[in-house]
Amino acid sequence: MFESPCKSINVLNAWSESQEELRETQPASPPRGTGKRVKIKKKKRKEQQSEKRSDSAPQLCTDDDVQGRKETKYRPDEPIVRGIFEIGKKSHDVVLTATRVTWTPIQPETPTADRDVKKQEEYVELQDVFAVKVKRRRSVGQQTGGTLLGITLFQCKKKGLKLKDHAIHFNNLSVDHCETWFQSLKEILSGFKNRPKSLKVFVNPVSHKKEAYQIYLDKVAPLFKLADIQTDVTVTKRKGQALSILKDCSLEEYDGVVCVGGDGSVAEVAHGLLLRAQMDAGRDTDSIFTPVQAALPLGIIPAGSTDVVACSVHGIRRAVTATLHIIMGHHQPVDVCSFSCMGRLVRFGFSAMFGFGGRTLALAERHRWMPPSQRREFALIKTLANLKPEDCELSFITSRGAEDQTKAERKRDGEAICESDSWQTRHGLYLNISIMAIPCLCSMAPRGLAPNTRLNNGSMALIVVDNTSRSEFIKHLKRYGSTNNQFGFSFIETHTVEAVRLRPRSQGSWAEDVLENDSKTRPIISSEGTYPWNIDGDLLEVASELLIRVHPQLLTLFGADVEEAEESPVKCSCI
Ligand SMILES: Nc1ncnc2c1ncn2[C@@H]1O[C@H](COP(=O)(O)OP(=O)(O)OP(=O)(O)O)[C@@H](O)[C@H]1O
Repeated sequence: MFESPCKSINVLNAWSESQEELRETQPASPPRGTGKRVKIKKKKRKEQQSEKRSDSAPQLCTDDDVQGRKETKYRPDEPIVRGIFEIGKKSHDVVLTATRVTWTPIQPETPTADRDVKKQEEYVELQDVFAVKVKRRRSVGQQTGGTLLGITLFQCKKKGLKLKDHAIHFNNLSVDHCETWFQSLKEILSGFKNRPKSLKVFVNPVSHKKEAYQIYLDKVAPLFKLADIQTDVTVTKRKGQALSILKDCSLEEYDGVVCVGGDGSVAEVAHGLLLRAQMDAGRDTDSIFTPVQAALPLGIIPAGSTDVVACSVHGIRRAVTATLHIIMGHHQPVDVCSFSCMGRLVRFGFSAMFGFGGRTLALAERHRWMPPSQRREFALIKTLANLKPEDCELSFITSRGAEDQTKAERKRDGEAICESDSWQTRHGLYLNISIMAIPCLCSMAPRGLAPNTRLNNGSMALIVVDNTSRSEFIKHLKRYGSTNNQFGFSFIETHTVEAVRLRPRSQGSWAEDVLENDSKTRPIISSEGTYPWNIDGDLLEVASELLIRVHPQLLTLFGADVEEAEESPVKCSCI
């Protein structure tokens, strides 16, 4: 039941979701057939007996005590409620404190009983619990009422980087008893401030294998429902729709934004959130400005082909893990890059590639009619076959550490960054230049395309691949899939930087490459005098110099800091 929440949802169908429904104790209509009826009568008697038993269960707090709990500060180990529940067919003494629920089996007294019971004590930390539900038995098709069975806690369990949902059933047929427990637990759970109650969700139905909406319906929506999270879902109809919605909609009613899709969709939503924050703060995006942080955290449900952003904050490409990070309110601040051309903001993003990375994407985009993996392999092979270096002027400012960076940014708010004298500039022929603010973990590169940066270290990795032979370049590409140092070549240099400026020196050459031997199809990209950049998997055509700056912790993602992807490494079959 763990990775797939289907089972828990079947159980959920049999539960009432409010206290009002909890009071309705309409018995399920007995099925026809005398034998079964006798069984039901017996069961009813058993339930009544058990109800009597549970009524007399020891309670440390009266109802009044429980109601007054809001004002009372409990010590972490102070019992709030105590009672008897059946767990796994055995009676247990269950204690609720402000931090955990502990249960121990009730056993006949023996000289060693105390020691034995201690051994069998189990507990769940409430910080790991994301939902409490009233459990009822209902007949097929019955929507409300049903026989009360007890309460169920939903726990978020961690196994490696994987998060799973796990149900713990506490059975007791007493309405009052369950109500007290339900309310007490609800109250504690509602105190976890980072957990969202309302989310704006964008689903890209055309991501990768066009499965994003189904993934949302099957794996994500049921867990959001379980956690009582309200959702406002937009299934996008075109590229750019999420961005225009985010620019205009009222964000106050949400506690977070969720994107179900691949890296392109994530980049669009992240850009939208950040652009909106700049608009709200009155920043002039037609200048070199200091951006403000996004107002809401962003959750990413991976449904693309590579999912490097999701992989970098979850270490794993699993919808349930990603959903539980959102539900539990795990916040991970991340650094973001801004891309500016001629003093104007082009967009916000996480990573950029120029040269081989840009050309490959441009070629793949021109062959969109091919299935995704085929067009990627085709573009990779063809770009490798036509491998040529870019003649560029590359400038960068070495990072002075996140704290200094923030101070420096504040100081030069409004000033042109290029006036700084800390720029190092060089001219040369480069096969590829990557600039990455996050490690970009993925199954092709489990340690990341940029293992030398962290999610929020306030700097970017600049990876410069000088001109070299095709075979040496392929050796370097192959190293991404292994644990070997992919940068251990004399033709590669890496820097930790806070800003990069890249100016290509020969104009208009790339489009001819892309069009080579392909005169039958009309060019999709009209690219006279522009250069292809791969920005988070999206093709960006830039006519002149591009300025890339890092902005420490500008965006908060739902997730965690991850060292290495737990994905089984995928080797590229074509090199
Ligand atoms: N309804 C739509 N029709 C066409 N394009 C869309 C639609 N909705 C969103 N898009 C755009 O599709 C682009 C690609 O989507 P996405 O990145 O989710 O999938 P992918 O390319 O398969 O995955 P990955 O980037 O991980 O390889 C995004 O730039 C997004 O803006």
